[in-house]
Amino acid sequence: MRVAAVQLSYEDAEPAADRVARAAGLVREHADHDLVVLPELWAPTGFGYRRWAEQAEPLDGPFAAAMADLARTVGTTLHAGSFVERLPEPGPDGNDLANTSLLFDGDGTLLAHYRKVHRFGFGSGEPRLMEAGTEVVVVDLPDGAGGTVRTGLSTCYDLRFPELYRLQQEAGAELFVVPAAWPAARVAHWTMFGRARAVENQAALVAVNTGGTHARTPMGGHTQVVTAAGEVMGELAHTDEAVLSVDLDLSTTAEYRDAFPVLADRRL
Ligand SMILES: O=C(O)CCC(=O)C(=O)O
Repeated sequence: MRVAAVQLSYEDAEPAADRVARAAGLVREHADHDLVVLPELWAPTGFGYRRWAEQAEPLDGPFAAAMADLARTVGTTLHAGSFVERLPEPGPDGNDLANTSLLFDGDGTLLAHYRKVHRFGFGSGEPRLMEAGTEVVVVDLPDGAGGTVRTGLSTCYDLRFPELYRLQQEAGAELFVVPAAWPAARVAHWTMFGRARAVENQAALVAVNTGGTHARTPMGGHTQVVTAAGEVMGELAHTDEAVLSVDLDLSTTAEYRDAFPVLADRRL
């Protein structure tokens, strides 16, 4: 499976519409890939909490429509990263926003949406403004070879919670896709957690971060693609805007799990 991981780098001053146009251009340039992945909250900006409410859109709003159209035009599976979703009604915490990621197939059909389960901010930011997702989302994603690969969706801070990935693995996931807006201050954790989630679940991982400074928080880059055996197939070891293009061989995952059946030794 040919994967393009789009590490967008941007500053707050850039109008969202310009960024959407720029991201769409990068997606179009990678039309020959089987899967293109964008980062977390890249249109409204990852740490721009103050403007989230005014930027929020419904699940079938203009952002989703633009991304569906892009996937259809390019004809490839597009993980559009996440956006600020306006929920139909407030949830148990009284909020009507969510950090929601969207996955489209090459016909522009929405294959899955995922609402971030673990909200980042320790009482401010996401937990104050957003509802937590409650669903573990695992979806059959076209693998570029005529088949599909069971794929678990998660977002950024979720990486710190291994139980979510174990639930995805139990639901059959052999690939994890993780868009993020992870700060530079803790980028070593990002790199480590991504590899750990892959290795402990014997699942491949595509983890896509941003660069630039958002609401005075410098972002960490270091987008990476890791195999189920923990081999790093590619890494952007910087915070600049770039697209990581990797041929990810998913056909070896089952074989690897059979040869090294660690998951069968779990004691619950
Ligand atoms: O866990 C971290 O260090 C960063 C998480 C984060 O920035 C996020 O989820 O938006």
